[in-house]
Order: sequence, then C-alpha cells, then structure tokens
Amino acid sequence: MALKREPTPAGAITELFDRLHDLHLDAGEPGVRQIATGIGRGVLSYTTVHNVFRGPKVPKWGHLELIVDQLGGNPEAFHVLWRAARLAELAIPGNQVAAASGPASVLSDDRPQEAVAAAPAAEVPGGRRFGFVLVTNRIPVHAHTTGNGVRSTCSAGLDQVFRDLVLQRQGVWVGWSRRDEEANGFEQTGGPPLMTVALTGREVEWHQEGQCSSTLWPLYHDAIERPEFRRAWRDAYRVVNERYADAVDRVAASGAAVWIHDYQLQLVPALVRERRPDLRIGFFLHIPLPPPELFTQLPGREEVLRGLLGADVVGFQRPRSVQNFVRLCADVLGLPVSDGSVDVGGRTVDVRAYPVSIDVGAIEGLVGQSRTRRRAQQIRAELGNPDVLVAGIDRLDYTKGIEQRLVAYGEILDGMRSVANPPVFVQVATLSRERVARYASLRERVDRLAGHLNGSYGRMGSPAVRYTNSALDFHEVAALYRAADVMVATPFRDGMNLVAKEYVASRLDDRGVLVLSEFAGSAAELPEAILVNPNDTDDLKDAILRAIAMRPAEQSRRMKAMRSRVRAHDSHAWITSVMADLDRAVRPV
Ligand SMILES: O=P(O)(O)OC[C@H]1O[C@H](O[C@H]2O[C@H](CO)[C@@H](O)[C@H](O)[C@H]2O)[C@H](O)[C@@H](O)[C@@H]1O
Ligand SMILES: O=c1ccn([C@@H]2O[C@H](COP(=O)(O)OP(=O)(O)O)[C@@H](O)[C@H]2O)c(=O)[nH]1
Repeated sequence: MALKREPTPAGAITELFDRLHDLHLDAGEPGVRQIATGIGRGVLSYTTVHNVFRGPKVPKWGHLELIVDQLGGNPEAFHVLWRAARLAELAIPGNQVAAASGPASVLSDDRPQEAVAAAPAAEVPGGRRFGFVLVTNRIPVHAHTTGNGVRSTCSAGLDQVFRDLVLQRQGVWVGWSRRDEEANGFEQTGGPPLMTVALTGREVEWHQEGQCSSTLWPLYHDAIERPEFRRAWRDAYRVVNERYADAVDRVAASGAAVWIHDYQLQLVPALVRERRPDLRIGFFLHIPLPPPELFTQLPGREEVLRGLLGADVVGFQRPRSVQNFVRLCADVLGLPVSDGSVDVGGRTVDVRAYPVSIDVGAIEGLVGQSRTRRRAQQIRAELGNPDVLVAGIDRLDYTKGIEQRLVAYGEILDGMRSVANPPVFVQVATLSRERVARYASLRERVDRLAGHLNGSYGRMGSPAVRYTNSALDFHEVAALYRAADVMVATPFRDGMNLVAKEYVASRLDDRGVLVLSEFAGSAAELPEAILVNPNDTDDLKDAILRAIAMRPAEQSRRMKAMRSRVRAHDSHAWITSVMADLDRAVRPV
C-alpha cells in the first residue's frame, strides 16, 4: 500500500487499522489505541508509522525508534509496532537492536539475548540451486559428551539418516542453527551443503520456546501439560515460517522436491507453494496430530491446516493422525475428503502414515564393534556388575513419563530390600528446552526423586539409580543398549520413540526385554514388547518386574520377532516410501 501524501488524522487512523487487520493484529490492543491517539493528536506522523510496514528497503528500525520516542517510550505501542514490523519482514540485526536508543524499560525486553543472537544468514556458496531441499527446524549438529567427557559431534538417529539422504540426492539442508553449533557444519566433514536460517533472540523466545514448545508441543501431546496461547507467539511463528519459505525459494531449483519437517514449520508448505508453484512439496509431522477435540482449541487452527495443505504429500507417524487430519480438513475447512486425500480446489493432497524408522544396518555395525562390547562391559562394571541392568534413555520432557517410571521403580526397590544384588537403573535424561519454565521445574522434581531413591535404596559402590542429564554420544548410547537387560520407554504420548526401535536393533544376541508404553507410536510395530499404561503405577511395576524375571527363551522369541520387523522397515524403507510418493506428485505446469 503506497502512500502518496500524508492523510488526514482520521483517514490515517482508518488506514492504520486496515493495515493492522491485514497483519492479523488486534485493533483492540492498548498499544494500537496509543498509536491511534498519537496520530489523532498530531504527536505522531502517520507516514512514520506506515513506513514500519513498508517494503524491505526502508530503514524501518529507525522509524520504529522515532515512533517510540514520539510516543514517549510507551511499551504497549512498542510491542504492537515490533510485531507489525516483524510481520512486514523486518530484518533487524542484533547489534542494531542492542544499540537502539529509546527508553531502556521498553527496549531491554526486546533485546536478543547474547547466547541466542541470530546467526548471520549463511548463503549456500555460489548461490547454487538444488533439485532436493530438506527443511528441518534445526540443522542438528549437536555437541555431545562422550563416556570420557570429551566433546564430539557424532550425530544420532535421524540426523544421520537425513544427512545421507541429502548427500545421496545432492541436495541442500535448510534449518536454524545456534551460532556455537554452526562451526561444526557438515560441510567441513564431508556432509551436504547447509543453509542456515537466522533467528533473532526474540524469535527464539517467541517461536521456539513459545509457540513451538509451550503451545503446539503440549497441545499435540494430549495436553498433558496445559498449552499456553499467546498472540505474540503466533505472530512470531508466522514470521519465522515465512523466513524458512524464503530460504527454500532461494535454494530450490526449478521443479525441485522439497521435504519439510515437523510442528515448528507447519505453515511453510503453503508459503513455499505461494512463492514457488513449480516445486513438489512434502511435509512430515514427527509428533502426533491430536484429535479434533484438542486441535480445535488452537487459535489460528485454519491457518495451520491450510499451511499443511500447501504440500502435495502430508505424512504422519500413525494412521490415527491421518484420520484426525482428514477429519479436521472436512470439519474445520469444509473441504471434500476421502480416506487418504483432501481436495483443495481441484488439487489433491495425499495424506498417509509413514512410521519413521532407524538405520538398522548402521546400528548393528556400531553395536557389533569390539569397542562397543568393551564399553558395555565397562558400564556394567562401573555400576557394580548388577545381575540386572535396567535403563531408560530420554530427553528430559514431561511427555516421556520419567517421574512416574522412577516412582514405580522405587516401589520395586522397596520390595527388594533383602535381595543381595538388586537391579540397577540407569536413567539418561538429556536436558531439553531448558529455558522453558516447565522443563526447569521437571528437572528439579526428577533430580529430587533420583536423589531420594539413591538415598533410600543405594548401597556403597552400587547406586539404586545412575541418573545423568548429559547428552550422550551415539556410541555411548549404543553401548548402553548393549549393556541393558531391560529398556524402559514409557512416554505418556510420543510420535514414535526411536529409542525403543534402536534398543531392539542393538540386541544382536536376541536377548533383552523392552517395556514400552502403549502410547508410543512404536508400540504398533513392537507388540512383543511388554506394553504398559504409563499412567498406572501398578502396571508399570508389574511390567518392569516381569521384564526382570523373563526367561531367556521368552526374551529371545520376542526380541527376534521385533528385530525382524524393525529390520524390514528401517529408515531406508521409510525414506523410499516417502520419496516415491513425493517424486510421483504431479508438478504444476
Ligand atoms: O529439538 P529438541 O527440542 O531438542 O527436541 C528433539 C526432537 O524431539 C521431537 O522428536 C519427534 O521425532 C522423533 C522422530 O520422528 C519421534 O521418534 C519422537 O516421538 C518425536 O517426539 C521433535 O519432533 C523434533 O522436532 C525435535 O528435534
Ligand atoms: O543422550 C542421548 C539421548 C538420546 N539420544 C538419541 O536421541 C534420539 C531420541 O529420539 P526419540 O524418538 O526416542 O525421542 P525424541 O527426543 O525425538 O522425542 C534417539 O535417536 C537417541 O539415540 C542420543 O543420541 N543421546
């Protein structure tokens, strides 16, 4: 909307409201009223306000500062304008934000935090374009701590699968990376080209920790914890999704296949389609899509559904999520649907379940190595060579059921006070989303519980629970799989739970018992596990006790069946089925 001349105050206010409405900002907010009053009283020039929303060449940060000054540094007005500016694709470099003048009380709240300041956008060298683009929230180059306390960058599970896929397809991997992780990009270690999407500190807070971790994550996991709904987070989500779509637009060759992942990026398929109708677009959700009764609580639910429908192929972990999605498209958007497809104005969107899997061959190779065997023996020795080693490996997340599992285990130990060599429990609870309050309080509770169990049931040289928050190198994880007689994976709700599949794949000896929640996506493929309801402490106790007591022949029968199923449906089969459907998608002419 180009402004030819300064309108009358009344016209300017109407135009302002129209513009804010276009940006889905609420005209009733106090900040909007302050801006309107400022314009009405002639304190604030409408052109100055309007420039905040204009094209990318306008130096908008200066305008924003000017407005803050003109309004006497009013926080509400500042927040409205900040959001409007973000929505209008304002790129504010971190140093400019930090250096901006204006009342400290207003600006300090919006300064990017040092630790998470946006990394500079890394263009792919030479401005190359690619026939395949993988898009994930993060480019996952994690620093892990090995058994010896050494930092390494060995990537676990899906990271490696994705890396191989992008290399094989000679594609590019697009995602966000924290600055300290970026230095370890795959480019330096023979990996595929990476394109980093930059996020400001505020976007990390509002998009990642807000909309993703505090709204969508709990809502999509059965609202185990109450989801929080905030307008500012939703706005940030939209802005960040736009930035990913722009990145795809920049690197995708004509007709390229684009595969977008997970709940952080649900608007990206439609935003990419808007920019590049020539592309084939796939989307995969790693977490469950909740039933309509829960999903419809989400403000902006239509936008999310329409975002996903920008894809040609929408993939979920489980058929139940497919059903939920199709029903939502019919009920919320009124679109014609069939079992596995949705009709969007004559374009067919295929909707299918593609249960994610693991690279069984790679895991078998790693577990079979003599260094893994030695490390597994060492782990058992460090724990006092217990008769039975029980383990759980999770991110420290309230969806994973760690607390309830430890409570059940404590009750088991209580009944084993007279046993000479009681089982030892190793619980790896890797820190996750530490800046989100619920995760911090979960950590405190689990710390206390583990301490209590050790205080009550531990013996000299033989703890009741060996509990760590470290992120283990995958070699260390593999050694623990090999060492553990029983693996307990008991989430309240989980998209898949790769740990369960990895444990099965690691048992080259066909021994070991898996205790698995009915509510993990992997339960459908692993019915020979001892399946439990993690909400039922007695059920958990019985399951762990049954696992501890299971005879070798029974272990072997169950493990063989699970291993052959996981081998038959490994990550290669997963990738092949998704890619076949994506490559088949009809490219628009
Ligand atoms: O990135 P974080 O916040 O540390 O979280 C780690 C990942 O957790 C989620 O994993 C999901 O995907 C797995 C593989 O498909 C699946 O097995 C699991 O059940 C899901 O929870 C999340 O979806 C990822 O985005 C996170 O990176
Ligand atoms: O210290 C750890 C803990 C976990 N993992 C890996 O992290 C992934 C966890 O995936 P899962 O699907 O079980 O749960 P998520 O954390 O994705 O919800 C698996 O590949 C684990 O091997 C790891 O490498 N180091």
